[in-house]
Amino acid sequence: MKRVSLTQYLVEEQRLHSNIPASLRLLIEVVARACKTISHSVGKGALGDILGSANTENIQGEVQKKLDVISNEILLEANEWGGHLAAMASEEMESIHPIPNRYPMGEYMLLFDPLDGSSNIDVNVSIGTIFSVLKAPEGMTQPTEADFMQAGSQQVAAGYAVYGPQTMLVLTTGNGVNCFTLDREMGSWVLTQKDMQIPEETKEFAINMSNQRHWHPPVTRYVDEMLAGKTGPRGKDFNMRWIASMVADVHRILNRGGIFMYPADQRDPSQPGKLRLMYEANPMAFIVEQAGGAATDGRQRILDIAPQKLHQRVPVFLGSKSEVERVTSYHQE
Ligand SMILES: O=P(O)(O)OC[C@H]1O[C@](O)(COP(=O)(O)O)[C@@H](O)[C@@H]1O
Repeated sequence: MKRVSLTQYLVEEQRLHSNIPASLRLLIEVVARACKTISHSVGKGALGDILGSANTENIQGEVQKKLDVISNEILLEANEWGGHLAAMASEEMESIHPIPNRYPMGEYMLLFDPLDGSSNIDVNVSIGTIFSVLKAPEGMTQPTEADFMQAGSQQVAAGYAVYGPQTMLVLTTGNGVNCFTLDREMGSWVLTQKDMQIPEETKEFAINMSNQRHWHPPVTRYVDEMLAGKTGPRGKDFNMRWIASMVADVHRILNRGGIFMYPADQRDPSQPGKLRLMYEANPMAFIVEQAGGAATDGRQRILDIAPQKLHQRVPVFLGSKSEVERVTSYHQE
């Protein structure tokens, strides 16, 4: 089989589609290179002194792992100087990171969750990096947080790297979803899955069941109906999978269908769900929709949500279209 590298794929995409200018292509390549560096650190584990706590807290009040901090720095350093970006924002940083004056300012803004699934780092379970690219507003001279307040439908690219038994990069620029596998010997990303499509027929769901007693009635109803199995209203048995790394759970769903849920619950109305709109929900929703699936917050399409703040949290339901539509319709009854 002819090997197609990420670079070749992007150059060919650029020829085919007017929505991929050279600067966006180069920016994606830099992000992919940073993910390669993170993958290398992840692979070292205890040998690279990357495990354990950094003894600091992020803006969400969560204790940062060493690898959260390392991955954030790798992404910032790799993307600062290329001239493609005006600013960056990270789940791990309180405020935005404008490109320093010593570098040229570009026309894009990059958002990322540098290391998703942090609770899995120290136990050698799949983790990942999620990113989203927005266009900087016309005429912007000094980027502010307000410039990032664009709905997910405005994303020009999104992707994730999953650091598992293989390291993979899943990418969309709005022309479908493609997956690249890192050839560790050659150090290059090779196209291994073209035009990924989420299977519609599914018997799998992913949710943290330990929160069941806190759920709102539509989520309880939806999950109860699946748990009822063959003799229940769904007429079939379902299986449950929960890796507790969104990247890995979404990657499974992209490949074999299913639904991923992180709902809001009755504990704290000021915290609707756990996942962040700008770093997790939007990029994953873009990918999932491009692969023929759906993504809502239980009421509306995630990509239509008008963000209010950088670190906003939202409930997330995404995956096989008919399942997401079903649980969304239960919220409307
Ligand atoms: O601890 P829980 O409830 O299983 O949550 C797991 C979820 O939290 C996340 O790890 C996000 O949190 P982090 O950004 O702190 O890693 C998701 O990847 C995952 O789906």
